[in-house]
Amino acid sequence: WEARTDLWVLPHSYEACAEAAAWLRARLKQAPVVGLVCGSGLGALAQELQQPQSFDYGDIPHFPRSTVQGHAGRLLVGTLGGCPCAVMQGRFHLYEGYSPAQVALPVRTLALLGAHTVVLTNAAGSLREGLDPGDLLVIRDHIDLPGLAGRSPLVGANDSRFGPRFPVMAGAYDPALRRLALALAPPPLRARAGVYCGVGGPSYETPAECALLRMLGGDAVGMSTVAEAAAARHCGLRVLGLSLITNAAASHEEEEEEGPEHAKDMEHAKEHAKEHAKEHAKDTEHAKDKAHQEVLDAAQAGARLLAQLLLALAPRLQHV
Ligand SMILES: O=P(O)(O)O[C@@H]1C[C@H](O)[C@@H](CO)O1
Ligand code: HPA
Repeated sequence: WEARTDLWVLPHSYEACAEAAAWLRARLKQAPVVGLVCGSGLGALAQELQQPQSFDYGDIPHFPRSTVQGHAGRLLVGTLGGCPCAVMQGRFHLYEGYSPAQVALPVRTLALLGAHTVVLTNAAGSLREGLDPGDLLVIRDHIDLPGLAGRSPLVGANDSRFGPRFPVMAGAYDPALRRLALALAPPPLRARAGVYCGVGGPSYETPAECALLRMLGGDAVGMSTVAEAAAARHCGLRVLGLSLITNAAASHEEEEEEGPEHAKDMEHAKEHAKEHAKEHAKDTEHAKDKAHQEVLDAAQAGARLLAQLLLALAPRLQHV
């Protein structure tokens, strides 16, 4: 075995984050103190940013590329309500094939740039009756399913320049920031606190999986945020997590009960299968990303209210 000198700056290393931070620092008029990560379809949260400087992820050393629709792949740095802020229009997900440490690289880079707070937003499915599309879940705690199974950005040799080997995750979502967000949220967002379950994706959950997540105490489910939150806490950042509910996660009630009626329906379906084959093929094609498109549409519909909340919050986030 020989050391590969060309790989010494691994995409997840402290050196990689430091190079990305140095590249940005050399170009920025003002260093951000707050980082905001936009969830799926929530890129418009950047619209209130004053005098933004814009950087494509492709130009920033070691930054991965956004591959998901609804994630522009751009870092904007400016001021929000007078607070120096960096807005990530697009994040990275495990299901894109990125490692947990690559997913966490931007958050660590923002920390090295001098940010003390990150606001992690996401689009999420509701696991609870009464938590409806358009509602806001202010994250009180999370269940990091990939992390619990060893897919955490903190796995591997610990670099103590980021933080300790065993960071504490109790109180990871800052209680004072949560209270502030709940108090400032525009009433139509029907903001309340709850537990976000992070899953690997990209398939949406089955009804049985949703039942499991409910039993575990989850209020909402999504495919991001938890790795970023773990990395942020590891390097001492304050974290606020905001889930915009875009859909109800799957439930058994929506499904037909299996039984004689179901069997009849199946026969009926088979009879007409050939006849409808062409139509069905078209529908399937269209349905390929229908669920994600619905998530994007719902997120875009709620983004204006969420932007209002962030504008009210930002000046209060500026000083620790
Ligand atoms: O980046 P977020 O968590 O907002 O994106 C959610 C989860 C998946 O990436 C996608 C599913 O539609 O939206
Ligand atoms: N499940 C997982 N991730 C999601 C969902 C969902 O229902 N909605 C938006 N992101």
